[in-house]
Amino acid sequence: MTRLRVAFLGPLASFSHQAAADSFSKLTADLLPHASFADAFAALQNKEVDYAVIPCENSTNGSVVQTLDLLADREDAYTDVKVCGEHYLTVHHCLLARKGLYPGGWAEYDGSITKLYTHPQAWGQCENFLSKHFKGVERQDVSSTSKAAEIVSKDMVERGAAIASRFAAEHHGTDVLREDIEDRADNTTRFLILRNVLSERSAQLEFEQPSPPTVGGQTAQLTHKTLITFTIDHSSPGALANALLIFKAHGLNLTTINTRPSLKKPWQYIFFVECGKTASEGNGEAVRNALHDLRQVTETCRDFGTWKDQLRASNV
Ligand SMILES: O=C(O)C(=O)C[C@]1(C(=O)O)C=C[C@@H](O)C=C1
Repeated sequence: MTRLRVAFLGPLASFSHQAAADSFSKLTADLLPHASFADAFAALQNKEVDYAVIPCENSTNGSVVQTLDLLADREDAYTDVKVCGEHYLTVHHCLLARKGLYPGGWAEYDGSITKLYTHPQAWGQCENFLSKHFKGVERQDVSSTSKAAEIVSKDMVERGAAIASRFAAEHHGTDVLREDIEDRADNTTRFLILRNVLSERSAQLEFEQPSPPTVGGQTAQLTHKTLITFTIDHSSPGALANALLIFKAHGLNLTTINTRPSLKKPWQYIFFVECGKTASEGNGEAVRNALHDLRQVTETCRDFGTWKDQLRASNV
């Protein structure tokens, strides 16, 4: 049987690795670490992989802007990339230090850490802990939380610490100084599962998301989500309102709206709109019709795909 190839942000033991492992079975897929989200997007566009699992937002810290910038695709570099699924991962962060550096653990920690390492998304998820215990300590952005764990595991010179998972501590052989340092116990990151729509392999090996669970004999209502990006004529009054009304007209419930700079002119934006509709109500047709109408009132408009809503499904 052909094995699926799935890209994620490495090195091994990142949160993206966990999300990829949760979404694809080890028996049927090879999970392949990539050094950046951009590398994973490029591998997908070039059909070196069949899927990529990429974080897009966090319940505490908001959008992953690096991912939005890749989806903005200002240079048309990822024209064949679409969303085909999503995965919600509860994210618990730990403070990691080199093995043996603090034998007394957190209870005897003497305040001597001089540098902290993590992925930019993680700082904002642990702000309460960091401002209480590490005020003024230098923060170094690195490419992933597992990269941060790898760095402190090897660093013999500095008194550095990483913010990463317990899984990363075990994988990279560091001590865990403190667990659950995230501001909120419900800290969750949503990952998008992306595929190349022209890849014959991923068309043959269609990725299937779990359907809603049955609770008390009742199946949760299945909702489909769709991501559409568009730009508008900013000088035309009502242009944005007209675009958003189209979703309402087709019974598509707006669930999130994000923007990123268009980089064509200052203060002009690319809009990212996600909308949902219960699957039984002819979602496909509603999306097709909405896209048709949107193209009449927008400058550019791109359909990024439709997939099964995993949030509503798990919240029955
Ligand atoms: O650095 C990692 O471990 C990642 O997989 C990236 C990432 C993100 O960009 O959101 C994933 C989950 C957490 O929110 C923190 C970091």
